[in-house]
Amino acid sequence: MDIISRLSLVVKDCPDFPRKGILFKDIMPIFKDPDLVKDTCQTLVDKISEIEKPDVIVGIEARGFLIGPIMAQQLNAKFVPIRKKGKLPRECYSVKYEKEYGFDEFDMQIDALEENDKVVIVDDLLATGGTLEAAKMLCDKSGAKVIAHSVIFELEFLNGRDKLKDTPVISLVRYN
Ligand SMILES: O=P(O)(O)OC[C@H]1O[C@H](OP(=O)(O)OP(=O)(O)O)[C@H](O)[C@@H]1O
Ligand SMILES: Nc1ncnc2[nH]cnc12
Repeated sequence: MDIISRLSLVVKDCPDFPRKGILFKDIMPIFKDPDLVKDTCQTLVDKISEIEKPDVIVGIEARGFLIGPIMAQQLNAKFVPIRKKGKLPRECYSVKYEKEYGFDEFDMQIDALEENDKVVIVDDLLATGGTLEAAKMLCDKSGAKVIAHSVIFELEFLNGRDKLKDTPVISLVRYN
């Protein structure tokens, strides 16, 4: 079975979570299948490699942390975290943003990236694009170059790509 079908089979739709009117995609069952985790990361890594080899994978809390470090290992790249406000010690760049079901704020340490680092931003899912747009803003503040965004799932009907139009977006399973 191909990777898209294998992923589609395990993801669970959760209506009205975390708020009424949101159809939440629960991706956690992926992580009960080690082969599926490995193959998902390898498929994303292969697509990234077709663009350019990155120096750094920037992973977004929380679910970007589940695949980002694995992908960084597969690419022999560094891993850098973006965390929710107040979780990282030392001086940080910060950005407020809006996502599908609320507002939030991100931090990234100011010495995490170097100028001209080639970066791929990794998360589990693209919805409205507010999260990835904010993550790119933090990378831009460091002078790094974001060469792609990489997600497993994309909710195409929310048009998140419109916010990310200058940067390629890699996604495997698209819902419309
Ligand atoms: O495209 P957007 O509309 O911005 O939404 C996408 C983001 O929403 C979810 O994270 P969430 O903020 O729920 O964080 P969590 O994983 O820490 O719970 C998801 O993991 C993405 O990071
Ligand atoms: N509908 C959704 N399901 C899972 N994660 C999300 N992040 C933003 N929207 C989401």
